[in-house]
Amino acid sequence: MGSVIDAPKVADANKDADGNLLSDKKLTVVFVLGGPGSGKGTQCANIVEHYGFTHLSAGDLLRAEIKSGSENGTMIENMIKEGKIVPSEVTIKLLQKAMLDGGNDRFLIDGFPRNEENRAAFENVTKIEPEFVLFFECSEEEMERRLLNRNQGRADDNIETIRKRFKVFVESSIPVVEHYDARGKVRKIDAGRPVEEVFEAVKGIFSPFSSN
Ligand SMILES: Nc1ncnc2c1ncn2[C@@H]1O[C@H](COP(=O)(O)OP(=O)(O)O)[C@@H](O)[C@H]1O
Ligand SMILES: Nc1ccn([C@H]2C[C@H](O)[C@@H](COP(=O)(O)OP(=O)(O)O)O2)c(=O)n1
Ligand SMILES: [Mg+2]
Repeated sequence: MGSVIDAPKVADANKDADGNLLSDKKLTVVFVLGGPGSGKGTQCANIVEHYGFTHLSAGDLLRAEIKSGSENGTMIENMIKEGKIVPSEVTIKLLQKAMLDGGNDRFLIDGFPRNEENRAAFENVTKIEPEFVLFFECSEEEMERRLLNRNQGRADDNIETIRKRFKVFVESSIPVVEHYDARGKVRKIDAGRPVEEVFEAVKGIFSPFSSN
């Protein structure tokens, strides 16, 4: 019964102003994954500039939701401080809205899916399959150094929360990367190098998306 009642709601949430389903459009979605501090946001900004993608960071959307004073704000804030992953339903709603508002057909989804629940729920709700998964590989030592120097005033960039985020990454996010790897969809990058060198490797993967 539950699924019968919920189905129209899900479909509505997935429609744009003209009533088109997100999954009916020819969308190119790339998931950008990697540990905290591996350089996802930094490289996404470069990709946007060169390849015409719209960058959607799940973490940025959740932080904006806290600031907006939404009813979920306190729950999201507490989970982020603890390094935990927010329930998929909340994050997926924010991503769907941003995709429908985005007015583009190419999206980089950064920091999502971060666990199996994220992955399965996004697939079920949107029916979108990623083109590929860009995976930034970096040592914890280097990621820790970067996060402690990030200086963006984030409540989760302290050593205690960083350690918890690393644990969640290994236990919950790596299995998502393995899921896509088993399907030949992972493009792995050595992200421990300087920003420019990492972007050179990224370019090799994105060259099919060059507009000229
Ligand atoms: N290749 C790199 N080498 C050194 N520092 C980097 C590199 N890439 C990103 N950074 C810096 O590390 C911090 C984390 O990068 P960010 O892009 O926010 O990572 P993520 O989104 O994966 O957490 C930022 O301060 C950023 O300027
Ligand atoms: N899919 C996601 C993405 C982020 N979050 C929460 C939990 C994460 O620790 C924080 C921060 O994510 P964000 O991608 O901004 O962090 P990093 O860029 O990897 O340092 O947001 C989430 O709950 N679900
Ligand atoms: Mg980030």
